[in-house]
Amino acid sequence: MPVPGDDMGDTPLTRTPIPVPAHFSQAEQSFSLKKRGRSLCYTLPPRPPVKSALPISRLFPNKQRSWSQPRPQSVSFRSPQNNPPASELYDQSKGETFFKQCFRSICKLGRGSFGEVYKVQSLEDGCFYAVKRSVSPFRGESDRQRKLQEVRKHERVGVHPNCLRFVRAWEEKRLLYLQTELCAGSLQQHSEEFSGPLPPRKIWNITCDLLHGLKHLHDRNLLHLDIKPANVFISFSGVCKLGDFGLMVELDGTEGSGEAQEGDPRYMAPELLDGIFSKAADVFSLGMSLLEVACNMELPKSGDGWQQLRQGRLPTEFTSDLPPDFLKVLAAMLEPDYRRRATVDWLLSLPAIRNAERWRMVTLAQERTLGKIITVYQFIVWLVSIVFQGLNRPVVGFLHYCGLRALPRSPPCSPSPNLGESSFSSDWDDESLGDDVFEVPPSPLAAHRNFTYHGQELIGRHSPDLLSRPSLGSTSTPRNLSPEFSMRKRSALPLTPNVSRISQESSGSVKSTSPSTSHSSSGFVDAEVQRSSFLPRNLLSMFDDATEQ
Ligand SMILES: Nc1ncnc2c1ncn2[C@@H]1O[C@H](COP(=O)(O)OP(=O)(O)OP(=O)(O)O)[C@@H](O)[C@H]1O
Ligand SMILES: [Mg+2]
Ligand SMILES: [Mg+2]
Repeated sequence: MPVPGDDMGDTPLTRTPIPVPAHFSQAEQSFSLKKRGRSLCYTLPPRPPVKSALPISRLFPNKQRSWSQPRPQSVSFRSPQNNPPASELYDQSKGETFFKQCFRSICKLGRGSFGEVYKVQSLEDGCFYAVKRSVSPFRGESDRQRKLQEVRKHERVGVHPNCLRFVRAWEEKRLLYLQTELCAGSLQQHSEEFSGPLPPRKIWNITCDLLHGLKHLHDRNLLHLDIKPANVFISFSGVCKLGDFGLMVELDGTEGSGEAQEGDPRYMAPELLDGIFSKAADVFSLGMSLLEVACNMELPKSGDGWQQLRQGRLPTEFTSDLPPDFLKVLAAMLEPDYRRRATVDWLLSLPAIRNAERWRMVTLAQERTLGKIITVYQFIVWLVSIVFQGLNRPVVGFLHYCGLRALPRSPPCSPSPNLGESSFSSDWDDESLGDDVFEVPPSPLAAHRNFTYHGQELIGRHSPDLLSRPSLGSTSTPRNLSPEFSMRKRSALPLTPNVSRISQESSGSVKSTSPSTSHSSSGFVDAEVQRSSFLPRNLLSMFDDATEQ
């Protein structure tokens, strides 16, 4: 892939500063306010599978399908034996699912087109994780194979501080479970919580982190193809990580880009429309994601606005406040011609990025120190509460003996001796869960109360950089390029008649996080959630599965 000139003033960047695009006013109809909690049916169907051979089920119709067995089976493409997932806690004779026996489900973290993601606590090691469970059971062998590919892709990614860490995967009762490290939330949630554009320092930090994550992928010939704020996760120490590798393509893999599927149209590189899949597409999507969070700007899904952003014309009403260095980086990432677009290596070599990285190191070191201090503080508070509780009984007994009124006792939800527990998570003990342990009402506070970062338990601490809020709205990749935009109320931006800032109006997702509104008999958020989970994702693949069965 050609590398742009070394000088930031060279060809790809000579268009900066970008002139005020008069035609943006004509594109007025193309922009709309961002709806905070996106509709749960805002999903993109997977592409039809490429059928190169007859499915096994047709060749051997009587062959028993191992995946339809009720027993759990670990899913790994490194060690492909179909063994039960390893856990000393799991007892096959009990009849309960592997998940129920080995995890405590705490709250729902989010939902995409593939799965619902839950915060869980492992009963084996006491640590907190995220578990993504597929929203619908396998419809057939080919559907299963498609879903299992996400595991293979996660395994290919390997370990990197700026990529979401994969722990393990298993299938049971025709559902796929993916266990990953737990993060505080997505960049989308963070940006929605933040009223306005994210400050430049944060934007530089995010840029550095994500460029390193992307370099890790690109060095391994992997294309993410679905980079967007909803697929960027922020750890509890404020590190940004690329996640959701469901659409990832291995350039040197057997499938190559033949199976490639474009992601969310708002972040999609223009050349993908011509079927050109390359690393440059990821750089473009990263640029779009940064533009969105840096300018608090709604990105169009289609229409004139969509086209203009892909012709290198950035709305100056939004970008005028950005630091000039960052604007240049952004313009290099959003270069319309993928052959002239900046590569990750080139971007990382820029003096502005290197300078930002130095700052990043400093802030990360500060974060780590602060984290340790807070851990020690939390431990001391916990110790003092234990000692106080221990002393409380004899003191109360003594006061009773003396005929005085008893001191008020600690409430039943006082801090648990378990370091990994919170008073909120303890409300959801195993007894409170139904047959399906995923069917728990979301606890909006639980995610804030305890977490694991790199195996270390910290209680009740927020990353100072992060205002996390578990969003139950879907963050799915949209289904298709909508031909028309819903015209919603425009934000009060007198100087920007054509492009909207992100609306601060509260979303439906906030409502849905309230246990009182979401606690249905099924345990899921509401009927809409249920309905949307059964939306036909891809008629062709359903047809394929139906004929297969
Ligand atoms: N490890 C995690 N820690 C915290 N939150 C998470 C984690 N994984 C997922 N989430 C939340 O769940 C949402 C959906 O997760 P994810 O993107 O992996 O699902 P998906 O079904 O593959 O989505 P898509 O429709 O983009 O393919 C995320 O946007 C995020 O809000
Ligand atoms: Mg996603
Ligand atoms: Mg996905």
